[in-house]
Amino acid sequence: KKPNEPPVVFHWFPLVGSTITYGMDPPRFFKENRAKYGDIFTFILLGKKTTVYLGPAGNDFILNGKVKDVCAEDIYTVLTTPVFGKDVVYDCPNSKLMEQKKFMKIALTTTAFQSYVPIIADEVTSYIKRCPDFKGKSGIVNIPKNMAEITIFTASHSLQGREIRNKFDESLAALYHDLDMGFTPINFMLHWAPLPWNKRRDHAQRTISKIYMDTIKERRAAGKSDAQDMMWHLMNSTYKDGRPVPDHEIAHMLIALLMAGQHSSSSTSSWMMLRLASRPDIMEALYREQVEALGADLPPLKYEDLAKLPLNQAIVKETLRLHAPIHSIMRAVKSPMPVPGTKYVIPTSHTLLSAGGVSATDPAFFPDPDRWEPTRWSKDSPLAPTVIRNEVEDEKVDYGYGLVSKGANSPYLPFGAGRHRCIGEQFANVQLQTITAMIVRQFKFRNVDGSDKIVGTDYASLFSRPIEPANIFWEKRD
Ligand code: HEM
Ligand SMILES: N#Cc1ccc(COc2ccc(/C=C/c3ccc(C(F)(F)[C@](O)(Cn4cnnn4)c4ccc(F)cc4F)nc3)cc2)cc1
Repeated sequence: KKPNEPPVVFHWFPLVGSTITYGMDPPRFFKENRAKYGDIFTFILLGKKTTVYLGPAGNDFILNGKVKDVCAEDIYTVLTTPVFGKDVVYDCPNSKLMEQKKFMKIALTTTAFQSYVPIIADEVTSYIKRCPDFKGKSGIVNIPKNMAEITIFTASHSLQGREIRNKFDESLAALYHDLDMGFTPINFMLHWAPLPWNKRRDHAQRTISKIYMDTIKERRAAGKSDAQDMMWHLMNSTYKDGRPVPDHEIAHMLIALLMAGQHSSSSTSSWMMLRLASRPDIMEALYREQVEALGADLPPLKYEDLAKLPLNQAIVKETLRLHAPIHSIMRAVKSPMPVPGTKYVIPTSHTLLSAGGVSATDPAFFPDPDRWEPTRWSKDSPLAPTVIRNEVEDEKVDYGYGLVSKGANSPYLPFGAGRHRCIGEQFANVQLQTITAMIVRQFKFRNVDGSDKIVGTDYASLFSRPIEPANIFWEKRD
């Protein structure tokens, strides 16, 4: 044991290390080792020394690390570049990513959201009408399958534009599936391997890129449009050095946003539906909330309505507290990092891992932490989070794409913090709240066995998600 390095989690074999116990259930792995070693410890992940630093101090150390000390692209590029395409996100210097995030954020405005809510609402309604799984008065469905479809239609139509959405009814769905198969943690190791799914991934990436670039050319030829979607904004964006964004980079950023939005939202919306089935009382409260706020005739949903539905908003917040799709945020160490308040210096041979979900289920911050209780987010609730009265207000910094919170003291960071913080939070909330509000209008859910149980979590894929089949009983409201 080296005196100035964190303790190493006991393991039998050098290469495998703790990969299996971590990979099977990361939150459990973090909690068990936190009890043994405290907030900072090292474990072996596929032969790589991986130092976990938990709690608000750990989140701050890793997520607010300086560019000279921590690096995201060194870890993620092997996974994301073959899927997204070259020259974007982690296949370029961080300064270029910051500009790309600025461009992406330009399309995620209130005006855009006002146009997205009716689009998303209509996509949900027409999906339910035409989907064979929801024929008749009641039935049983494996809800994650439906949520994946609803998510792709709502995200592609609002974020990507109508042309792309309509292509998802034909070729694009199959191509997207092939691309998706390449988006797996196995490729952290085997991204280079000429495995069959990597060949399909590469073919799909090239074909989807071409579809996007052809659409860009068509739109440019057609001239002005009132479209509020991401494609238009990227087509009219220019880098600081005066260069317009090249068409292939626009295509690759759109693929990146599609992948981001799809996996995070389909996982989160699946968990929301499963949690509502486990708590029919909450689903009824949501229905009543809409009737009271919007009127018994339930007029078409508008963006402004979402702010009138606090319980509906809390469903997303509480679901993300227990089911954050990204359980491990990783960084390469670029120069030795002394850990404030300890004798540790993290060497460049280590990877840093930040796990926000640990403090989100820490009883010190959230009373009865494992209980899914959306009402805990209303201020007068006895289960309300123990707010850490910190002298400094939640500090904000601008890394080139707008002010983002450092989130240094927050026990709840499902969207990360600092330089790499998510830019999709507002879009995700609009999409998820609209989907929930529209489903609550039409259905009552409950568990097939009437219990308040919830299925287990599959951590084997890149985004944690419900183990399938995850069946629920639905019935149409009369
Ligand atoms: C429930 C939904 C979502 C969750 C929980 C989520 C979570 C996260 C987290 C934890 C990060 C930080 C990653 C890191 O620090 O390594 C992140 C970054 C990011 N997310 Fe999301 N996200 C969601 C939806 C979206 C959507 C809808 C989009 C696009 C429209 C998006 C685009 C991005 C981008 C561009 C980054 C920046 C990555 C970087 O700067 O390195 N996300 N997200
Ligand atoms: N045995 C075994 C065994 C061992 C280990 C394991 C599992 O181990 C691990 C370890 C780490 C991780 C990390 C998840 C991770 C990181 C980055 C990304 C991302 F980059 F892709 C993203 O942030 C995603 N994103 C952002 N917002 N919404 N989505 C993103 C950014 C920008 C962008 F434009 C598009 C994007 F979509 N995605 C996911 C997952 C699993 C299983 C089994």
